[in-house]
Amino acid sequence: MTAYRSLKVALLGAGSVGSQVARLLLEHGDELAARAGARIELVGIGVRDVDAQRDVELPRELLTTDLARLAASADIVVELLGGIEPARTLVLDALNAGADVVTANKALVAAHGPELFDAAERVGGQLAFEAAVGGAIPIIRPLEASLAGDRITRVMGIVNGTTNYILDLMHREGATMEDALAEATRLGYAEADPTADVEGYDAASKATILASLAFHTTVPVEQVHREGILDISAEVVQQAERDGRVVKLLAICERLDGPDGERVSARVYPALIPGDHPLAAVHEAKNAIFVTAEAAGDLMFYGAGAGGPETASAVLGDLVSIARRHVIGGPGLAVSSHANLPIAPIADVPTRYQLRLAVADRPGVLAAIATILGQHDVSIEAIEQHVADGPTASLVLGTHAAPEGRLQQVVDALRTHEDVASIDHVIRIEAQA
Ligand SMILES: NC(=O)c1ccc[n+]([C@@H]2O[C@H](COP(=O)([O-])OP(=O)(O)OC[C@H]3O[C@@H](n4cnc5c(N)ncnc54)[C@H](O)[C@@H]3O)[C@@H](O)[C@H]2O)c1
Ligand SMILES: N[C@@H](CCO)C(=O)O
Ligand code: NA
Repeated sequence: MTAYRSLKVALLGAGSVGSQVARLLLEHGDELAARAGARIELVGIGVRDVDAQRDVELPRELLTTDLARLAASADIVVELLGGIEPARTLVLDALNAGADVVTANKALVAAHGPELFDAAERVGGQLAFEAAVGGAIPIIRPLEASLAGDRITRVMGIVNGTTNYILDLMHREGATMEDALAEATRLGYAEADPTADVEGYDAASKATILASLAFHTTVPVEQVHREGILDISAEVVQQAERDGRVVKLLAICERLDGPDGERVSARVYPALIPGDHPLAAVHEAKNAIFVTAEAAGDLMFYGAGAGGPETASAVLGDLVSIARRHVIGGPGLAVSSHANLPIAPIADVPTRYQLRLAVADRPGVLAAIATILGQHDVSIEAIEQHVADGPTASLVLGTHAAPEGRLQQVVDALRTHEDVASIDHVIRIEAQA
């Protein structure tokens, strides 16, 4: 048997992902050692309560509640606690003490990435976070390494499994938002408090990370425009189906060229996409990230964006790659933010809207509404009228692309127009020429 050098790994957190990382490290230790050229030795698991019931049985002698002490003894710290504190302090202390760190914590990387990357760079350590976006799907490493020689122009992803499950169920079964959310909770996709998922915070953290890596710049999470899915009604979904489209919660990161040079935009919102777009085929709680690069063209990364064993796969990949670096030496991958691009405000971002209005059903109304769009230099792409029994007709308008600010002005003007009884929905249309 080959005698490998040993790298001490401290695992912080033994929840859904942490317990699976522990299981895989213990079950596949020999094979991982052969692959990495070093034994990835689990020296301890930091938990809240050593006596807690767990789905995966973990060796009791490895459990400890002293996370700081455990982390201080390790070559590699794996942070799977979630949340900002104590995760941030533990990760920073570990990096400053010369350990490498693996984390799945998108909230931490999104909120404190620059601070953490600086700490890693200062000591020549490594911070790996493949599991933080798209779970098992390799997306961080492709952006950091495989595509490092190309120029990425756009990243558009379905990066939240819970909301994709909900919207998919509304399409497949005609479920209401309320019923779909209840089902997602029953199946364990949505947390007891699903705010981070349904209000788009989780996707916004991932958009920050994707935009920063793709464009070699820093995109603060506060500057990601964020809208959740709670306003998506069954009626929006039905209209989408009539139009051959689907509603998806998208994280969109793109470079925008303008008279003042290049800027970037990162945003999260539900939008309509064509039914034949590759992202439309992403069902249930799956994730996918569609990347467009100048030389590579379109690429799509698809798979399980969540789940204990699935996410543990990405953590193990990071561990093996860090272990390899310990064996063969040399610097690890560094996150570059040299481009230092300004962030475009959402009002400047070109997009397309679909509006559904209840309007007075009498002569001249259509012309009056078209005039309002014309006055704001917004061009109508499609118009559909449904005549009801009562005094109002339902009008569905699709626009050509225009800056978001102008589209909002149109909505504001329509809202106060005497012929408009109500604006029943406003949703963006993406991924179409
Ligand atoms: N579950 C997934 O599918 C998934 C996917 C991608 C990324 N992630 C990320 O992975 C991380 C872990 O997620 P999870 O689903 O395993 O969460 P979890 O809630 O199942 O596990 C977290 C564990 O950490 C423990 N913990 C928290 N604070 C602690 C402390 N101060 N001391 C000791 N123990 C503490 C909790 O008791 C819990 O057992 C999070 O950052 C999450 O965003 C999870
Ligand atoms: N809550 C997240 C977990 C994975 O990051 C989701 O639904 O996708
Ligand atoms: Na990933």
